[in-house]
Amino acid sequence: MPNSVLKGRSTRKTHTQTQTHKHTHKHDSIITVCPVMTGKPLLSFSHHSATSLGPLSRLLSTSTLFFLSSLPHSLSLSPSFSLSLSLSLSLCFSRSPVSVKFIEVDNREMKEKNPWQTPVTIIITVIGVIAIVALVTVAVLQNKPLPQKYKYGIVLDAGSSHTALYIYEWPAEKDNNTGRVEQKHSCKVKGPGISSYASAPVKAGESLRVCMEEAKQWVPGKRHHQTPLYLGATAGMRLLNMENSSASDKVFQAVEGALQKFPFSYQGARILSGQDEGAFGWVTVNYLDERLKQGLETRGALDLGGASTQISFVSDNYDGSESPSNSVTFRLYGNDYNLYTHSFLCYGKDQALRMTQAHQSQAGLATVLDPCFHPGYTATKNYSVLYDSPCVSDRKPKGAPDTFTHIGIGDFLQCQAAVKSVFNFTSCKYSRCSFNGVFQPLLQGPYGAFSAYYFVMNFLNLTDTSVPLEDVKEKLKRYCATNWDQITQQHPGVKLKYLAEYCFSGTYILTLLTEGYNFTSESYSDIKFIEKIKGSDAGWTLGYMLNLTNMIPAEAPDTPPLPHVGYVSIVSVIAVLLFILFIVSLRPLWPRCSKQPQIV
Ligand SMILES: Nc1ccn([C@@H]2O[C@H](COP(=O)(O)OP(=O)(O)OP(=O)(O)O)[C@@H](O)[C@H]2O)c(=O)n1
Repeated sequence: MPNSVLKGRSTRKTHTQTQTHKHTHKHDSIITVCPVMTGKPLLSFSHHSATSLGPLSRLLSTSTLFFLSSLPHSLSLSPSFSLSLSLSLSLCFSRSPVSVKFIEVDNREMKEKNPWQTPVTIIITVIGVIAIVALVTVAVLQNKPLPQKYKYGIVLDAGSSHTALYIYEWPAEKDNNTGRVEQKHSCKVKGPGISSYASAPVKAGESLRVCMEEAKQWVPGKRHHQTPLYLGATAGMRLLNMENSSASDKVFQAVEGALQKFPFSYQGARILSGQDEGAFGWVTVNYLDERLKQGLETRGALDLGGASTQISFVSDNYDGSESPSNSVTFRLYGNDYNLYTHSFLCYGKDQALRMTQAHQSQAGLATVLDPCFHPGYTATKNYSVLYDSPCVSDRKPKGAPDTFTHIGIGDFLQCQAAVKSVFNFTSCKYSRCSFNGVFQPLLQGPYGAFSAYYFVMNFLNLTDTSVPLEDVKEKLKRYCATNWDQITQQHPGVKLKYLAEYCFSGTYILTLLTEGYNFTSESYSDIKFIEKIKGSDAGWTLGYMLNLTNMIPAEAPDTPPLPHVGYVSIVSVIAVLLFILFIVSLRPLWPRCSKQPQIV
């Protein structure tokens, strides 16, 4: 019927079935499923110009479209569905969903009978729709979060083996800087740690320049002056300070001079105590894990550096009364923590290697056979270099030649015995000790092991602590027995110094954990070797900055009753419900869409 028009009759259907009217008129076509006094949902597909509708219909159509488009993203409907819904509403509230022609023909007659187009109804409709649209608009716009701005902090970790720069960022608009702090960037300084520049201190300052220039690029220019810059030096500088305090002062002066040339807010350089290093490492791990904020059981921190190693954990049977020097107390987010922490100077991986080799070379011979180095490994080394550290300087054999030939034999069990010799288990004046007469409470809870613990175990493919300890030892035994040529061929990209030492390092780590700290085959699986947590490096630097900037409150901060998204969603849902309620309340005024179509 290409030219026919379907026309509705005003007879009302008494049953509740939904009527479908189909209309084809030149270019206009409408297929509308309109609820006939049933309250069933509207569904329509229409190709119809809104201008061809009545004034109320146009108003409803426009208002509905505006209302739907003002919904937040999470609630928004597709544009086509919104258009359809709005046109359907308008059509149903007009006197006929059928055709323009039909509307025009029927208009006069319906106007007299239908109270729908009375001025009062129109005003109520307009006010209702405007109120709902206003409610949602206010919810979305007025409570809209401001564009995110950040604050920054820079910490330089001046370690014994190298220096690293970390840039942290956190949301600027949070009160008292309580927003979550994340690592934005890190930069590894080229060359050795600053303590190695004792004979040329100026170079210590110069070595930091490249990373500091990088920091200038990473921190937005307008934030430079308010960005705090800290330098913390650890065991390398502790040792230099013990050995030669004026040399350590000169290194610090050079470093300070270099750092003050940059536009950041320089907050000073200092040597961290071993206790600080351990405690701030623990804070970092538990802050990044969000265990502090949520008041959850904390994770112990195991940190292995080049010159010192730290163990820090909370234990139920440690209240600080036994060996108070190992106790650090914190009140964070409303919770009290009594932390056990100890730093073993000289038990970082590089100094422990020196101590082990010092033990092996006590005879002062020209050849030293080393079970901790691979078979086939051979190198000429200098006695004075080996003994040039306060950790071993008093043990230098008298009458030894200048150099010795260092020969690897790759025997894990012998290596383990040599490593054990650097620990003293003979005396303990406390209820229990780790080693060297140092008190240690019973181990408790999960542990995160980072820095060299991770570098070494990751290289050796031994980070999975669910693997039984005996199997780990067996793998390491095979690795140590592998010929040096084969090792270098298998790992062409790895620095030879690191590569040569991984057999020793793995053996040292297992010995330190099991013999030193008393981890058993069972509790070994409580350890997790970690490099980063949620993108931030595990280490003392973040905890240090959080402490100095007071970014962890002692008391739990008040939180708003609802986050922004929750607030907008609730208001939007209420608005939609009001809208539905409003439409339903106008039920007596609903037009009857059940006219029988007639062919004209
Ligand atoms: N891929 C890597 C990188 C580093 N290392 C070793 O890891 C140790 C460095 O650990 P780190 O935490 O950086 O120590 P420092 O800060 O330099 O030392 P400390 O804290 O004792 O001052 C060094 O022994 C280095 O040889 C490694 O074995 N493999």
